[in-house]
Amino acid sequence: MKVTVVGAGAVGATCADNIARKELASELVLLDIKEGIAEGKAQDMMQTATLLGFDTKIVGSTNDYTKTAGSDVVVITSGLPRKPGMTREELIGVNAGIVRTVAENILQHSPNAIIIVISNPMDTMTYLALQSTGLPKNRIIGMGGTLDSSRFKYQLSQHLGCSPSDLNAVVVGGHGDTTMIPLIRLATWNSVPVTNFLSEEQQKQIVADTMVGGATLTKLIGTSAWYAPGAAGAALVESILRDEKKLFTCCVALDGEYGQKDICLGVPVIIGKNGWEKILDFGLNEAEQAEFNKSADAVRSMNEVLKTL
Ligand SMILES: NC(=O)C1=CN([C@@H]2O[C@H](COP(=O)(O)OP(=O)(O)OC[C@H]3O[C@@H](n4cnc5c(N)ncnc54)[C@H](O)[C@@H]3O)[C@@H](O)[C@H]2O)C=CC1
Ligand SMILES: O=C([O-])CC(=O)C(=O)O
Repeated sequence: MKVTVVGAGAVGATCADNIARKELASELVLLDIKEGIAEGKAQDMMQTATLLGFDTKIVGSTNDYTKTAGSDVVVITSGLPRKPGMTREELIGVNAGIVRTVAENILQHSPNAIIIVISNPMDTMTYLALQSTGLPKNRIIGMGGTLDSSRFKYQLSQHLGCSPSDLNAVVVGGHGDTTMIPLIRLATWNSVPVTNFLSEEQQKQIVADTMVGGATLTKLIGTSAWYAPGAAGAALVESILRDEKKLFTCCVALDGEYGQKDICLGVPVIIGKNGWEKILDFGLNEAEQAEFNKSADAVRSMNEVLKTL
């Protein structure tokens, strides 16, 4: 199996590192527009092969898409990250041009690939990738809710004093500071609702901290996070290449599901060898559905901005 990661920056390199360590692909191409960076990081990672015990062949490329030809999965991480104080949405002007060009190049050399979009603002970049490639909707997956759900479990584990692995919790909706919806009502600790163990105040705090998870890290680090984003991207690659059929929240094209259409938004999906294979209906209550609709309105207005660029 062959995987390409576009963008050899913090997220792209971390994602590639996870893919190599797990031996998910026999060939892994790391591509960047900046001269030398992808080749350098590919060589650096290859020099960990004997230390970490993997056999994946990692190749670097400075914008030469012929090297990516025939990829089964492509992860797009190219684009600017935000700085402290910025929103993800402010990146649209620069990143839309990058994602459109990259998606078109990928399509030309890997027409059968499944594409995972990570670049921000991710919901709109996923919609853009779908529009600009015209690929079947199941082969375009935006990564945001997978990361946000992992952060939600982290926040819950801190309050419950438990292992995050014992928790089931998902974040749906957009991947924005105000558009994501941590579904605390449905979160469980070994099958028991977490709401049984948390005060109203704690629940509100957990939801609020989850929603600004990315912004909090951006403020601390000075640029946005990469360890969990890279690992989340690799987890989706793993579920596709191993046909695991795991359930993740991903940004996918909706056609009436969750009451929305002509939009890409985060919902629970099964990820397998065909990309996203099925959307699960989690039965949102009235308040949650209202939040989901509000989130869709915000993402839709960002999608409208694409027409002006
Ligand atoms: N969806 C999510 O959950 C997350 C999304 N992100 C987003 O991922 C993107 C990347 O973040 P970082 O890796 O931290 O940034 P970074 O600045 O470390 O890396 C971005 C890389 O993209 C490259 N690049 C720019 N234009 C390109 C092009 N046309 N073709 C190929 N490569 C190109 C740059 O040279 C750079 O090496 C950002 O937009 C960030 O906001 C980051 C974390 C989580
Ligand atoms: O916060 C950001 O800008 C990057 C991102 O999407 C995340 O880490 O969730």
